[in-house]
Amino acid sequence: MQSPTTTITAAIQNLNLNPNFLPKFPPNPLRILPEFVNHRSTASMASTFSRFKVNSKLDNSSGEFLTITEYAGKGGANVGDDLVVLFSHLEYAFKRIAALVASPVNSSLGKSSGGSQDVDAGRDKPKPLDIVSNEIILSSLKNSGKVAVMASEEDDAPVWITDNAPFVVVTDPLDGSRNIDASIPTGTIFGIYNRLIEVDNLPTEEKALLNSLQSGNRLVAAGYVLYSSATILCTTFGSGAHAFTLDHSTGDFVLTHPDIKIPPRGQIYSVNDARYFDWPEGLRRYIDTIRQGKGKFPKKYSARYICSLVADFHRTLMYGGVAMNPRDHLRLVYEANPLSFVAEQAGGKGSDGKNRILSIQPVKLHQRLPLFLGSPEDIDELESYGDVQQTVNPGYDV
Ligand SMILES: O=P(O)(O)OC[C@H]1O[C@](O)(COP(=O)(O)O)[C@@H](O)[C@@H]1O
Repeated sequence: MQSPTTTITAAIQNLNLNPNFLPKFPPNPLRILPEFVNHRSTASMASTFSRFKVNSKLDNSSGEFLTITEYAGKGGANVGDDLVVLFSHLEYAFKRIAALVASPVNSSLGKSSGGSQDVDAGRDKPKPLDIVSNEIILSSLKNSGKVAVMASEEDDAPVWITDNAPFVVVTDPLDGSRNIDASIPTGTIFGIYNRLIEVDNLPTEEKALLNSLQSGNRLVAAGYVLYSSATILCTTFGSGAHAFTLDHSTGDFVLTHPDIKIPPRGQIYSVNDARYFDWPEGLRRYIDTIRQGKGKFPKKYSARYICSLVADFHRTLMYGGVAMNPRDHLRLVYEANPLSFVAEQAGGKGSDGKNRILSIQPVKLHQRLPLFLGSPEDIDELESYGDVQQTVNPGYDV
């Protein structure tokens, strides 16, 4: 008799071969009709964001901004009613998390502090923010009625929500929370797949797992929310990457960075380089080379590392370069796949140092791997050093 693991592996391989599993989501033409453009935004916002490249079809030079619902809806990218409804519920969750991480009441509830706050408080003990964020997202997905299963970095197994709902959501509800006590930026990462109707007849546990283990090249939409000086929702529906900024005066996410293009080459590398002596030879040579301005781009690179994946990735998307974590620490399903989809849609790349992230078939829900995201020329150069994955991973205290 086959073991459950063999069955799952066989099922995954089978999914790969079956063309019916390809996303049924059509490519989205970016058609924004004038009547859907609203008039609530101010000239000052327009000038704040004027340095970002604006796609002519989404030109906001008149100071008019689209909300994400208007952008995704029938007059805009027309991503389909189901996805628009799902996004409106996700948006609500993101606003709640944004308020939570900025709240003075909760500011000391980082990932590690939940247990030490009040040992005697028992069931009333305040929960760490990543757990609360997980609950907020789950509740929004349930309320949307559009999600069959949610797989979260915070849960051991995927949660089956509704039979026959169209989508599967994978998420890291609050990444970077280990630093939140110091008010360092944090982020939510999410990916959306179509439900695999082909596995509907399997037992719940099994179909929940198979739906969650879809490879990144089947993503229908993905994105992240950066909770920082501004709250920014950057997303792709498979036709470019676009960022929306939370306007606190109206509660809307408005389109501020349409059609983001990562610079083909940056001058910044982002890595925890205290780990230098645990790195393989290739990675050391690469970093030594670009630091000295001796790489293919003859300029000395600068280092930036926040140690909060969404913040490090967002900066890389804006300015170019490479954001990396060379040890097998970040998760394929919740972090690497969604961010690689955004990176590619912005003209960048996502790699594990050898392979394109989106082509890797996940075999375990919480599978970890090295992750390199960034400008295409920087990622190509890095990969050319061959030996860039850190295999010594002793587990670090901070
Ligand atoms: O300790 P390292 O290797 O620098 O890892 C830092 C990375 O870990 C993270 O904090 C995520 O780790 P967790 O999933 O354990 O919270 C990222 O935000 C950050 O980029």
